Amino acid sequence: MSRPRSWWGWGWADRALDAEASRRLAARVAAFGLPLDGTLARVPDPAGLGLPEPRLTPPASLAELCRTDPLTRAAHTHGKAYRDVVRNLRGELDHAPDLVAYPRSEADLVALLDWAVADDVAVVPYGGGTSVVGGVECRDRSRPVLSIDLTGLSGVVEVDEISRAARIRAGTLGPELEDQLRPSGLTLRHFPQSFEFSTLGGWLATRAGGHFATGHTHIEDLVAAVRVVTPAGVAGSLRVPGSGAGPSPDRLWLGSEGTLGVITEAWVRVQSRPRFRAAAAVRFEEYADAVAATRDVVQSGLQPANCRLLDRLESMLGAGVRDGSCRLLLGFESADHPVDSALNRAVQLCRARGGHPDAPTREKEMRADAPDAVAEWRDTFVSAPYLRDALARLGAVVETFETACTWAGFDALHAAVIDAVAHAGIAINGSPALVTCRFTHVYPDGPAPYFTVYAAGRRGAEVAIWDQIKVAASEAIVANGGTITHHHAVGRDHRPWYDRQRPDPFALALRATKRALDPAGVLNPGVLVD
Ligand SMILES: Cc1cc2nc3c(=O)[nH]c(=O)nc-3n(C[C@H](O)[C@H](O)[C@H](O)COP(=O)(O)OP(=O)(O)OC[C@H]3O[C@@H](n4cnc5c(N)ncnc54)[C@H](O)[C@@H]3O)c2cc1C
Repeated sequence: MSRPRSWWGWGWADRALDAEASRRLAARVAAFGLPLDGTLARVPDPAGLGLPEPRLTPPASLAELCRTDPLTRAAHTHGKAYRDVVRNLRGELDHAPDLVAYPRSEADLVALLDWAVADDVAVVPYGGGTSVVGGVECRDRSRPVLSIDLTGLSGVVEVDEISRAARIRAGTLGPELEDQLRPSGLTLRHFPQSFEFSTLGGWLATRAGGHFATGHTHIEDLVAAVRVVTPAGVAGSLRVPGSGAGPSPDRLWLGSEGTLGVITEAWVRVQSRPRFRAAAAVRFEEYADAVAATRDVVQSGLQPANCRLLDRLESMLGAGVRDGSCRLLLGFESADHPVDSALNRAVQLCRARGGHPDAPTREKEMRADAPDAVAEWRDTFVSAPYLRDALARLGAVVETFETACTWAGFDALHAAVIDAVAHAGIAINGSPALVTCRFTHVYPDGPAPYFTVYAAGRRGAEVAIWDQIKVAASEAIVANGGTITHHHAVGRDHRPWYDRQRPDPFALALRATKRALDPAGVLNPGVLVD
């Protein structure tokens, strides 16, 4: 029997925290000033929630691809953001798709799209469903909604070991993709935090960012050619290492979030699996020194795989640091050569800014149970979504948001965001929200700061509280020159700010493209462009 996924929260159903573990978690967060009453919200049974009747019957030729049972519809209603989890727990499934289809081939997909266009059915392409921006939740109820789950279109189809490329179907989940590349000694080396439950097609459609801090870590750096089914026809691009032939067709699909077509497969650039690794955590008393050291490292030409600066609170909550200092986690890796000298140089740069390194760890010592800040932080990273779900069940407000800005603009943006979130917390709850910051990615011209917010919730008002905090944070980001999203995508939730930041002539071009490729406007209405 296959291991069941959670329909309401993150990941595997059996990894959700039980009552005892949740009680311990509540006690732990209370120590940080987040009072919770210890009551764990019950997970409802979708069969008892009275989902709206499906408004759609598939043609006989497609019926065997389609499902309407409550559990399947419930699991495809929302993504995996905090507000999705809370609404699932409350049984708020008004936006459930009428039907969920599982195509097994590109021909199935073409037939499903033809039917949707002919019968005016909204289509939501669905990969792993890990969107945190409302990307898979069709809120427009003016017509029936068909969710197309692409996980049946999976697998590595072809590997070109000479050119180091692989042709992979869009519905392939991260672990399956890496498992199938492993016998060739190759890896895509794209590891978003959601890796276990997200798909290649979803990564491409959202321009996902992997967890490496620098170098080729974004999926758009790794893609060589894309194949897409649109209502106007099937598009496949030429696989070449580079081309100056006009604007890149692949760029049209990257970040299109299911609004222009459905990605069915892609050629991606793969590489040898790393063999050499070295890592260190560097302690800083002053955050400003740590920021300057991080900038020095990324502007030095070194390309650390990990260059994650945790502020004081993030160091305490995420990496078990008890002395009130900040931590810069540094890591280097290579398939070809030892990386100790690169690590040593990065540490030297940190020392020059007042940093104190813990003892560096070499590959064989980099186990999850190693008692250092790097390992402790990695553990927290993997289990964080399960902890978030438990806190949501306990009534807390816990969510993340992210941006990117220039180094010159970082101090002002950081101060404005922390201030806006703290004040929003006071205005709503009478107590400031806790907010932590880390850099997920760093570039020579600026960092990508990632914020986590913890606030006391009020049962029944958690989503409204989060939405107010999110508006305050987003306004502060945009007012200080940051992007509304560095890697979480636009979806439906970031539309108000995306529309303001997008140049008008570009919006015109995007609308015209949408009209040309999807004249009936069936693809993911409400996302990116109207
Ligand atoms: C705990 C957690 C951690 C996360 N960590 C990261 C991270 O480290 N980096 C990061 O970038 N993001 C992260 N995300 C966000 C999310 O995982 C990414 O956006 C991911 O790329 C979505 O992939 P998916 O397969 O789950 O797509 P889905 O959530 O199913 O879909 C996302 C969007 O893409 C569209 N889409 C999906 N498949 C296709 C397709 N084949 N063709 C056309 N459109 C399609 C959908 O319609 C939707 O608009 C995280 C989310 C969670 C919940």
